[in-house]
Amino acid sequence: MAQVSPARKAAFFILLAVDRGERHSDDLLRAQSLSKLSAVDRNLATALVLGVLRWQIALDAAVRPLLKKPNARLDVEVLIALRLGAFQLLQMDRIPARAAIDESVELVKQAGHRFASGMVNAVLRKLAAGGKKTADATSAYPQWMVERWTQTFGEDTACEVCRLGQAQPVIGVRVADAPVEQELATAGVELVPGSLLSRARIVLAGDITTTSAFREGRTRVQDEGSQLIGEIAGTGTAILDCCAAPGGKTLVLAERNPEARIVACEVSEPRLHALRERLSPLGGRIECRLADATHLPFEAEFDLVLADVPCTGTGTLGRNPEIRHRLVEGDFARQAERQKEILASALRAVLPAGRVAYSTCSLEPEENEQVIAAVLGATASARLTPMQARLEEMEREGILISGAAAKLNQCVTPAGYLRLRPGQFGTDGFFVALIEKM
Ligand SMILES: C[S@@+](CC[C@H](N)C(=O)[O-])C[C@H]1O[C@@H](n2cnc3c(N)ncnc32)[C@H](O)[C@@H]1O
Repeated sequence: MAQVSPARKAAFFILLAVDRGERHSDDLLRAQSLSKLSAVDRNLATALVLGVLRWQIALDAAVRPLLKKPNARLDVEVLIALRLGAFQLLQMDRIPARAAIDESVELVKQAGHRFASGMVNAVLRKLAAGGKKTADATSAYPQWMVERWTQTFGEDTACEVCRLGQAQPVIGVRVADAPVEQELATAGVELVPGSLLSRARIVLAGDITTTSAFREGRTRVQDEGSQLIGEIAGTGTAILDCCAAPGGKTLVLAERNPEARIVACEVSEPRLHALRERLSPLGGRIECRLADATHLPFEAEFDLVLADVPCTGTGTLGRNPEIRHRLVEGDFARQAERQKEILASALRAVLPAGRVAYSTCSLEPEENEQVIAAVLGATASARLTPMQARLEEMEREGILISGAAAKLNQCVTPAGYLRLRPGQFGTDGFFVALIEKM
């Protein structure tokens, strides 16, 4: 039996699991099974999985016309082997065509579809003969998604959002202090400053996850935009993080509020368990509770509530490429209903003169400004607070690097929300609003 390289085999099985909706690619790429591969194989498997998921729609459009029956229903294993081969042939530079084709053929045989192997071989050979063509990034997204972004943001921004979603995002890191940076440098991790925050860095080279600073929680991988939301939320004496797992923003709140009482709620038991584990180095300082944020068991108890609500995640497509394949247009309204309930419940949990920071990693108005408008429209006791003032305060306090408040102020909408487009400052796409309870 011909060999399939460990990287292609791992990528094939991960893509199958993602296609079946069993797990997210992100979880699978971090799973134990992949850690058994060599670094080179792990990198290739990761590039294949993310690349196929990013380009899936364009790959299918290139492959289908080469089938005898372009609309034929294909077994999922056959389809994924074709996508894997097509991705290597059309989008990767240093993969010999022969390896890409032969290993896809072999994957199909090993998956029990021997009868389809001739077809896979013929289709991929035809594709290889056509040579590489530069694909337009918009061809890698559902058409309705591109149309909705064009309508909301205009054509140039929609194209930019699509283009950025096709690239591997930078790895953002949070560093507590200079000694940690020195420690990471000694361990071979090369960092450069982030674009906005004094504690954010970007990894240029090296693997931070293998360092003792990472294992012992003195540094962590966290997108700079995610850190920024935690920083914007700010300070309080009694703080509720009502949708807390996996805890990235809870950790920022804990760093900035060493004396505060902090409660972190999460509705999913497994995610709560993982959150508890992650926060355990803080020695029980943060109370973790299983709670549904749409019906929080608190009444006017906190002076700061962070509602980093569940959302469609359309600001994170570079990191989570499969979102585009799962979303349907009705999802925005469904998410918005839950988001409105969470925001209303967060406002009940906050004390008069306290504030709620509402945030998403979605680009969609239904999940962002329309949620705020609906909830504030239904309550007389809350109002938006100016984002510019908070950003300037953060720069004065040294949380933002010099000049960052002015850059971010360009992203504050006339209504006073901060919206970061993905990649604008090397971050994921985020939306955040500050609301004061009167
Ligand atoms: C966007 S994530 C939060 C990310 C987190 N703040 C961080 O920075 O790491 C949203 C979280 O809310 C949780 N969630 C979803 N519905 C919820 C609800 N009704 N009540 C509480 N948590 C909920 C999800 O399980 C998920 O862990």
